[in-house]
Amino acid sequence: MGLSVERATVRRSNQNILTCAGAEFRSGKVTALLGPNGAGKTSLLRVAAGLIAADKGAAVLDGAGVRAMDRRARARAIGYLPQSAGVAWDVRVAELVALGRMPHVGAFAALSAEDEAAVARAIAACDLGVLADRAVGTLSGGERARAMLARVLAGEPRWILADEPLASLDPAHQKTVLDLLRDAARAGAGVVIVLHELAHAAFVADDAVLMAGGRVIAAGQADEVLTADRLRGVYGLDFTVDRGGDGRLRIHSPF
Ligand SMILES: Nc1ncnc2c1ncn2[C@@H]1O[C@H](COP(=O)(O)OP(=O)(O)OP(=O)(O)O)[C@@H](O)[C@H]1O
Repeated sequence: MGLSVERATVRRSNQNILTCAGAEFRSGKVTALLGPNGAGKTSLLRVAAGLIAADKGAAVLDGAGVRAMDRRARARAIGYLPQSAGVAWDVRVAELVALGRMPHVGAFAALSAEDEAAVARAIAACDLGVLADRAVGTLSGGERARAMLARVLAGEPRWILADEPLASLDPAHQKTVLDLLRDAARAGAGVVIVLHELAHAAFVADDAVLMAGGRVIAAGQADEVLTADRLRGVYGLDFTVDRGGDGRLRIHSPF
């Protein structure tokens, strides 16, 4: 049970951009999806979310093919936060966040008190209270990123797949977002986050999937996957990997 990508290959422009022998994500855990630019992280995440079909293999959720799921059931189960998400239409922040409840209520139906409460919780969690009435088009990049995350959180999905959710956030909001995602996992959700900053991965991740060249190089518990040797092999840089006084994994950049 859980979410996995099984023997998946994705081909584009006549070459394999993803060759995934297998990746399993655990409910109640945060998995960091790591690797250099072009490693295949977004491709793997999009296959896992059912947004693209693998040419071979498939994503499987609780024993069933993700692509075969009813679209609304899939949207209730899996919340996907795309990389640098744009919003093509101009709605207020509160309306954008409320769209995250649509898989629960259906188009044109009114939100229930429970739906409204979930929207309010997501707005508060993402520190958007004072921005709730603003048009999304007037937000800064970081504010918009928080609004997009709030939309996903409002749907209370069992799985949250987030592609670089920290991009354009200031350090305080980066920490807020990592805390929120970890809280979601502690509440039972499976959380998969594409990250570039290894210190962030060490801070938040229970598990890690390290990719390079369209393949999974290593997967498992973060402290077992993210060794200095492996990071040197993948990034060509000497990261310092140690444990803080609290015993938690820490990774320091060499520059
Ligand atoms: N439609 C396409 N046609 C050709 N190549 C593609 C296509 N889509 C993706 N690729 C290539 O596949 C590779 C993996 O892309 P992907 O977006 O999954 O990488 P990533 O690890 O998320 O990268 P980044 O960290 O830069 O966001 C890249 O080299 C990309 O250029």
